[in-house]
Amino acid sequence: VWAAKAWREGDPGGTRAGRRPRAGSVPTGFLDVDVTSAPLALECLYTPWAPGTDSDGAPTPQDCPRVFSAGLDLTEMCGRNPAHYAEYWKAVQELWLRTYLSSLVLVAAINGACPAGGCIIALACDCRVLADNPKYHIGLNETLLGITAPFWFKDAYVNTIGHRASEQALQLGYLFPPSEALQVGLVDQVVPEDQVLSTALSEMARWLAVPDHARQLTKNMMRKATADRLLRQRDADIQNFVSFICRDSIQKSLQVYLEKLRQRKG
Ligand SMILES: CCCC/C=C\CC(=O)SCCNC(=O)CCNC(=O)[C@H](O)C(C)(C)COP(=O)(O)OP(=O)(O)OC[C@H]1O[C@@H](n2cnc3c(N)ncnc32)[C@H](O)[C@@H]1OP(=O)(O)O
Repeated sequence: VWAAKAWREGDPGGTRAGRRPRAGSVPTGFLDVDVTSAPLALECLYTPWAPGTDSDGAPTPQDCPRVFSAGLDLTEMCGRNPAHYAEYWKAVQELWLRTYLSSLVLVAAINGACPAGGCIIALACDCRVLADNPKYHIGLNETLLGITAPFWFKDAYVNTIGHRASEQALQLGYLFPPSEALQVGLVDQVVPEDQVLSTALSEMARWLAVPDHARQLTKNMMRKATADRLLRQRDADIQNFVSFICRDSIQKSLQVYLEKLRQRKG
């Protein structure tokens, strides 16, 4: 995801080096944003796991191949205390709100797997370009982890692919392969892997060609109601998350899922 202003100025500001997310960062995968340290402006946000810039200022591929984002960091949701969960969830909300409400043009160049939290960040962008690789699935798979997507994940899904498709995909925890993601409207373009960055840049140019004030006002008009719904009940949403995630049965499900991931590795 590029912040247009950062890209245009060739100086992303807020860049941080390093392959692994730090404690306090939100999703695993490419996007390592410490939203707990204030002030953070998305306008200064850049993605150390996603494209950096080469000497000409052009984007370079991320250094974590095959994964756009593995979603939220499950280790932040397992075996911790309620205060930790509350702080973590507040940071997740903040990241989404800032991304979703950004006045910048955001284009997601999805060159890897994009489940759950990864999908929700991609959905907060204005446009999504997905690499045509059958392993690069995208969607909200929370039910497969034994957890439930919060209402604002669901709202973003419904806004993008409609109610019926969301109802089905959410219940099944379905991860769409590229062709199906395109068909259902979850992504806007599917292109060969080596064309993802160039296509994303072309898209960016198309969006930036529109007078900025008109585009920004229109974006806000389209997104305000969805964002306001979360803004009105942020604290209640945090409390729901904490009480849900603290349940023994939920902790057990997450641990089993994480263990399966670790075992699958070998
Ligand atoms: C009330 C709840 C509200 C909503 C809450 C949560 C929303 C979410 O985002 S939940 C997270 C959903 N994510 C997933 O289900 C993705 C799981 N991961 C994968 O499918 C694969 O790891 C992936 C396809 C992304 C990448 O595959 P590989 O390249 O083959 O890597 P590995 O599978 O070998 O994984 C490497 C390493 O990372 C650990 N891992 C993977 N995903 C996560 C994660 N989301 N959180 C924490 N850790 C994760 C995996 O266990 C491996 O760990 P090590 O063995 O310790 O190296």
